Amino acid sequence: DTGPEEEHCTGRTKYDIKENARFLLYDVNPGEGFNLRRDVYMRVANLVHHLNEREPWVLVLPPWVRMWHWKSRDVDQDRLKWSEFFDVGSLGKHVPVIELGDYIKKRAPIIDEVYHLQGVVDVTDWDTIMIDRCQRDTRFQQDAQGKWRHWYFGIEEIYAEKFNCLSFFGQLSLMATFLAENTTGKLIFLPRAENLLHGEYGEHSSLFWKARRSMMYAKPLRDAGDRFRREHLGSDDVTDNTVLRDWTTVKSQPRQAVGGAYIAVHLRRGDHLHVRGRELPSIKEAAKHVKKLLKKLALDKVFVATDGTEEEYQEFRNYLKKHQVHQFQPTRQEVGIYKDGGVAIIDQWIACHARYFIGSSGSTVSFRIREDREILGFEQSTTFNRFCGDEESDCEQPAHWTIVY
Ligand SMILES: C[C@@H]1O[C@H](OP(=O)(O)OP(=O)(O)OC[C@H]2O[C@@H](n3cnc4c(=O)[nH]c(N)nc43)[C@H](O)[C@@H]2O)[C@@H](O)[C@H](O)[C@@H]1O
Repeated sequence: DTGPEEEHCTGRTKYDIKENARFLLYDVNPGEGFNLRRDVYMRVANLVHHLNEREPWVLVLPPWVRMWHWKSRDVDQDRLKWSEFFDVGSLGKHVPVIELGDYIKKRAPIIDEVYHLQGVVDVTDWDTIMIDRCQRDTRFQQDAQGKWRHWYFGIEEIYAEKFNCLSFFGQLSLMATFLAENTTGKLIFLPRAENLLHGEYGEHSSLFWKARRSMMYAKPLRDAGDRFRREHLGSDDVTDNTVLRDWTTVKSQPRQAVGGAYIAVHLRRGDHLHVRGRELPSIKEAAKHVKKLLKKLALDKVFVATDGTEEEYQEFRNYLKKHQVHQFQPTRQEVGIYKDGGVAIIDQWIACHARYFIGSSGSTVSFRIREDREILGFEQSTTFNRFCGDEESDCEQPAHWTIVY
């Protein structure tokens, strides 16, 4: 039962969606940003992996709706497909996936069962899963015909037949058992999927890293990043020893990546300054630190990934006048093509190829860059670094999330 819906996957990566397959759609708390959502994807993908140990299930990719951080008002960023940002064929090599838009082109836009996930009140209740009273307003409403209406990513024809709140605190395998044994619908929807946790050994398991490695960025974004590396930073994969092999065949990776002759910094500003201000440096202190690093590493180039303002970037450059400071600055036309989400990925892609990376405390943008560097095979001392706040006395450096194959 493969149809035109799967055509965006190349022949090499095309997977079958079995006739009897069931489908799992999910959503995340609306306030969460792009890179936290990527983490939730990994949890859901591994839930689908567990489900497939019993019967065929397919993960339905929820469209990307405009996020608060996507500030380009002149660009249409509503209901974007995953293929804008990721190589969907590669995702499909870990678990079968289909974009929601493609799903409803062929099948009825009916969700059979909704399980609105919520945490448990008593956090000592590990291994809890039960249909429960809803703890808060879920914004699901039943109409006169008994259909459950909701925003559903802005796709009006979708409705659900059944709705429940589900309290959950436990392993992914517990959720898989529940779905396999207590549900029968063709399409199941799990809103608030951030309530799922990573599986058995969490971030330290090969399953986590399989899901992570399958999240290859879309080729046009990688190409744009590679072009910038070549043209502005003199960096290419052969010289830098960062040639990426097909992740499905890689069983280990010696830490031999050299990286381009530049330091990459991720300077998270904007709303993070309010939430984690104490742990973020002033621009001046960040620049002072980078100056020291450049000297220590005998480098001259800096690549800056940031959501900061143009003023903040110029201030940073001014402190580093004697050095080459670069930023990926897309034209309006390029923003239209890549979207704000794609521009952030291009920044991440350039940053993860640097000889040395230093990120911002607590930002999932920095986390994802570090994971990419683990995948590329960098020495951990060049990766697990962060800026300290100017007044921070105990500036703990990021824990090493070591890749597992
Ligand atoms: C304060 C909290 O921060 C959490 O953000 P955090 O983990 O950094 O990471 P994200 O969840 O991805 O949200 C931050 C967003 O800001 C933009 N952004 C941040 N850094 C860069 C950069 O270097 N380059 C570009 N081009 N864009 C950047 C980008 O759109 C990114 O998805 C959020 O998930 C929470 O919702 C909350 O806002």
